[in-house]
Amino acid sequence: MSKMCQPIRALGGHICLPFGIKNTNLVEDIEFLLPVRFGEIPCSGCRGDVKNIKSLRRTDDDGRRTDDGRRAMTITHLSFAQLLPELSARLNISDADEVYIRRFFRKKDIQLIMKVFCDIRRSDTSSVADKLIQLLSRPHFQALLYAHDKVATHDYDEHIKAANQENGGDMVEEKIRIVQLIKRNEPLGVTIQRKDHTGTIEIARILHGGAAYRSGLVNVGDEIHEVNGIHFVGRDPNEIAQLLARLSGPVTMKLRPNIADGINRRISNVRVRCLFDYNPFEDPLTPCPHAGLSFRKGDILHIVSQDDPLWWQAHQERGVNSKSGLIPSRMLQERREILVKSNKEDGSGKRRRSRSLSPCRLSPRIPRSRRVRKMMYQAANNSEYEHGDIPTYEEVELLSPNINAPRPIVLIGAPNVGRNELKRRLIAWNPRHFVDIVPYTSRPKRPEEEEGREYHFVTRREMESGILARRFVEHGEFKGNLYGTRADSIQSAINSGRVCILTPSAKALPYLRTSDIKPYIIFICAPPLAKMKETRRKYDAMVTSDKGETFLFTDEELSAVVAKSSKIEAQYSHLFDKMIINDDLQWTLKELINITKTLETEPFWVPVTWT
Ligand SMILES: Nc1ncnc2c1ncn2[C@@H]1O[C@H](COP(=O)(O)OP(=O)(O)OP(=O)(O)O)[C@@H](O)[C@H]1O
Repeated sequence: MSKMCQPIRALGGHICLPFGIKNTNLVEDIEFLLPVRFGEIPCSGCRGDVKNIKSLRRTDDDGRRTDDGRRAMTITHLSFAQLLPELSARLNISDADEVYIRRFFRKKDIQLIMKVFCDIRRSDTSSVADKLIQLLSRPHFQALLYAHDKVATHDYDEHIKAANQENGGDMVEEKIRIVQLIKRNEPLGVTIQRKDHTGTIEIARILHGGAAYRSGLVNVGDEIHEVNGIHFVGRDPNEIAQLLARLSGPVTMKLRPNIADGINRRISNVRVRCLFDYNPFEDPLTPCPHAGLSFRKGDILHIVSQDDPLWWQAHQERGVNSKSGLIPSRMLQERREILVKSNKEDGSGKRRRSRSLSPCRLSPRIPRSRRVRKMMYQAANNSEYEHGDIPTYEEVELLSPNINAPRPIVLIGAPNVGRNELKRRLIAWNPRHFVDIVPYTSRPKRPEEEEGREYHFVTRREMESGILARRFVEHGEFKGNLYGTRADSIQSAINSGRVCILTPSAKALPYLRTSDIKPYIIFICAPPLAKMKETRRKYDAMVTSDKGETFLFTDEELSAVVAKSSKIEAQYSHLFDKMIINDDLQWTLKELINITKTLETEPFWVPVTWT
């Protein structure tokens, strides 16, 4: 069927909505009009606008029926104004109704109605569409719509003003709004509070997307006087909350509207990455657990309201129809964490001393972490400091890939979990695309080494001045020599258009997570111990000793990898973009390759300061 026929299609449906409420023949007439199979309507040149429909002609005067037993009609080229009298006659619509229809419907309304019916008609589930149309065609439903439209389009203000003036103009009127909502298997979507000075109950919050919000009739600050005939003034808010929770079906509320800020619903567009897990049912502070939104660390939330400084409203970014709920605001969460920490300190009777940063692993070319004696980190210019020491939420935005400056991949994990093996394999898979970073050292060059291949060899003085000038993202000392990775080495790899692969210690993460480097952080997680044993033994995986000797993993070493992996995950998971469990090596590599491909083609959430 041509696109041009759509208005006619829609018109067939549209007719049933408002017409001929008092007309007893209406249902039959509509039944005649609605089941028209639109593919059967010849449309000779209407141009996609109802105004261009010029004539209406029934082709079934003799009662002819179409193949599926429905009666057919032809509608061609008639303007709505012309069409109406003909339809009125056909449907036996009273003059008054016709006047009403002419006045009530603007072109916009007609188009909207058309669109709705087009959608219904286009629906594949024709039985559902038919049922819906049947319901809409019922006289009592139409009477309801008719009454609603009459009331909705009437301007009562004039009458009220006139009445006021008649009464001397200074009458203080108490405005009460009666609102009816239908409550099904969902909460009303409001929280309430008692006004201290008056004792009245008022709406404290309206949950974005909930039943009250959707109605558009309830506002923050509205006083609730009655619900389903139950008087609310002077009652305990908890009792009222329970009462509201028990209600189902139609809920009629008598509200005293809050004129001041009722209509100012500010919608926030902020997206955040959650840096902690939250379950409202385990939160003793929540005003209403049922109104809360649970989330996991790493989830991206759309914050829809920050009006309340303690309880924000948010919904999950993923999932089209996810419901909004209350979450603790950043301020509330930070305060709570500070309180928890100070309680712990008080409980243990001693204050936690600030510890110096402990050693960590530096590069694949030097021995392992436990042998590195001293490590310092550069604390400048990193996004961790934006949300302080207490991870709550990180504001994020989508960042599109930039092929001229690809994001470095940072592999984080426990020592011996396999990060360097994966890095080697990834670079070997596509050496033109992936690149390793050559670290700096103050150690003298060995005969078999080449400047710029294993290391950049510099003097200790040069290394130290570089560290003081904050040129290193990670640096440490081993056996009297300094080692480190310079930020400009990473930067030049980025500028070369190649993806650099980094395997730093997790402790270096806050210092790598800068807007200059924009790393994509993947946690290489150890599988459960049994799987760890199975896979490492299958490949005869080797571990390197302090003296540089290699030997097969012992059970203790495998357990240590698993334990360390869990520890890193618990401490840093809020900074991870992705997690891969490294059990089968081939599978892990494949997964890694897929992730790098996606990263180069799709936008990803990054801290808002990076964009
Ligand atoms: N999925 C796997 N299955 C079997 N063996 C693996 C797997 N991943 C890594 N290995 C092996 O485990 C050993 C340790 O891996 P690797 O040296 O890459 O660890 P690492 O995480 O880089 O450790 P470090 O950070 O201490 O250098 C290597 O012999 C490697 O081949």
